[in-house]
Amino acid sequence: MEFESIPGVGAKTASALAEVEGAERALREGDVAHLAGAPGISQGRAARIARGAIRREHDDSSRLLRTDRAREIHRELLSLLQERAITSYAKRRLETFYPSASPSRIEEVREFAERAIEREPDPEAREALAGVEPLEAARDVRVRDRCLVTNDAETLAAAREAIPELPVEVVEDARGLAELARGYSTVIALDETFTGVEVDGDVQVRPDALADPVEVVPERVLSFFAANRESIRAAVAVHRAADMEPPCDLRALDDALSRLGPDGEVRDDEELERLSTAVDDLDASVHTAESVANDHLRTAIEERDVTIEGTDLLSLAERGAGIDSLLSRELADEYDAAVEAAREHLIDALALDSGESEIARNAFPEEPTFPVEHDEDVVGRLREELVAAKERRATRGKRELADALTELREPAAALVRAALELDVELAVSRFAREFDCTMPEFVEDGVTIEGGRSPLLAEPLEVIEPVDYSVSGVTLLSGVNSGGKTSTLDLVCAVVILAQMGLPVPADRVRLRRFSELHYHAKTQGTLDAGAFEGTVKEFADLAAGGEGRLVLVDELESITEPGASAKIIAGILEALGETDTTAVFVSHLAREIRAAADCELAVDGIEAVGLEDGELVVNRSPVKDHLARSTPELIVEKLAREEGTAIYDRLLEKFEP
Ligand SMILES: Nc1ncnc2c1ncn2[C@@H]1O[C@H](COP(=O)(O)OP(=O)(O)OP(=O)(O)O)[C@@H](O)[C@H]1O
Repeated sequence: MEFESIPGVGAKTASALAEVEGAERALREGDVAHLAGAPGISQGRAARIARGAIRREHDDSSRLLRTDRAREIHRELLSLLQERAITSYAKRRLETFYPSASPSRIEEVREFAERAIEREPDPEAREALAGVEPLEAARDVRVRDRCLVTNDAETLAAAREAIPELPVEVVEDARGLAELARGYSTVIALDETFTGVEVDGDVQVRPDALADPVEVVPERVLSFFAANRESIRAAVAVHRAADMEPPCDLRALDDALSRLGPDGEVRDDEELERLSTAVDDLDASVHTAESVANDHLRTAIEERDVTIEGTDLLSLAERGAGIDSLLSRELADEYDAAVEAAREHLIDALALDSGESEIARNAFPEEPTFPVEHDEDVVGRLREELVAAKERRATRGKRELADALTELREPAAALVRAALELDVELAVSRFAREFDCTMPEFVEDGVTIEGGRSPLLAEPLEVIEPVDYSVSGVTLLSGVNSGGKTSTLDLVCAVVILAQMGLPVPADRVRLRRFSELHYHAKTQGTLDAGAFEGTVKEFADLAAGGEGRLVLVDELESITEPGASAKIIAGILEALGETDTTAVFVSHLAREIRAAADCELAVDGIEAVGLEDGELVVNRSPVKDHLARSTPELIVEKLAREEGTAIYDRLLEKFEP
């Protein structure tokens, strides 16, 4: 893949990506965590690269979010989605969903989202997801009991490349081979020329060994599974809990993993355990066996009256020796019994098999001595035999397990990926369920929201009043203080962003056009100085100059300067925007004045107060179409006129009449 053709990817990033195995798959699947494995690439940068790859695929150069407030709302929505994901993989992956104007990109995510919202966020699956992490490469494996051997430079280089875990030695002849066979428990010769060379030890001539690394280093695949065991197990649990179709037989995978120890060793092999324990306990058991024999013999001697012939006594006295012949004559049976007890003890304690027992029996001499002493040479031979058998067994066990696991490597990777993807789906599903979302419909014009609940309001969900609002063309939105005007703009903005990300929206029903740009200007704090005012006017003049299919949301632009001038400027901007293909909502307390200053008919919607309750205004949060809402001061004067009945209030009230 040409990484540099991804928007935003230069030569340096492209070469970093080239170092990542499976970068193309990761780009295709939006696997941000995997891309962040490239040298010098942060998670945030990886998400931008993944978005760039998606844009390239859809030929999408759209840039929907055009203002700080629009970007801020996008970030808040993303956080709400991310809070509902368990794995950091899913949190990053959600960042690849961006608001777009590209129909094919939106459609692609919609297909994903439609699947996602069908997912039941099962608590058991969520719990299991906590243990799932993207798979790591195998830890560095170094094998020291085997080596590869060649006498050819080319094979040497190929061997180092194909099997870096093993030492590769160069030898010329049988003598060199024999030397290596003494140092390593297995020597694998890679050249045909070694065929028929007779040396002691385990020397295998296998010219095809490099083609079958699993056979030569089963540790490679075992180490991969050991490093990822917990994550794979958690992914198995996720599949079971969420009733997902697995890519392999989960029981076979479970079984194979249960035979693998945390350091890549084979577990639950009784024969291997027997041999390991025998090697570990050999010295101690030999000593105990010796004591068994000596205790036995001592007791026998203590219990016996021995008649010593004069010649024996003489020989004992003269040479200080000869006790052995005395023993053999007088206590031969007891000695045999004592040595037999020692042999039995050794064989039993180490659970030796018949071949090993035969060696073990020779560890105690037939010739009577007291005290009984073991033969160190024989014990040494027994140790060698046990160690060799243990290594053979361990290698065989590793090969068998590695064979079973090699076939499961791809399915296990797919299993983990599917579990992580499920987390992405569950985050979307939870968001959709908690905010009662639906999939929006795309239409030709405007935005129509029925029963919209802004996810950005701080209020608990149950007290949020559903809002209906429909806009097409250019509209002013009037209303009482704290009636919910800003919240309505936020709702429209959030709905448009989610819809154009391809995601479900928090409303009973939404129809909207696919906007090309979203401009949301938040309320300015206080009057602007001359420079800032000039900048703002220019910005709006540019906006009015053109562009197809934009959505413009503006909150109380009047605060930029004094009310009289503001009304004139807003009226002019609205007139100009009305002549373009723009959908716009301008929230303003000066709707009446703006309308008066405009040369054309301007639509005005209003958030109405429906009454006063305990001194608080009760409002209908859904703007009423073509209705200039009365302002809070007007409502208060009206209340005073009603309650006080004084002429002055009637006079004030008259001033509010159009
Ligand atoms: N749909 C709603 N459901 C419940 N509470 C709402 C809703 N909309 C707004 N509110 C509440 O009303 C408060 C004021 O809303 P908002 O700031 O949108 O009003 P406003 O009309 O823009 O006010 P102002 O004229 O002072 O700028 C919000 O902080 C929220 O507590």
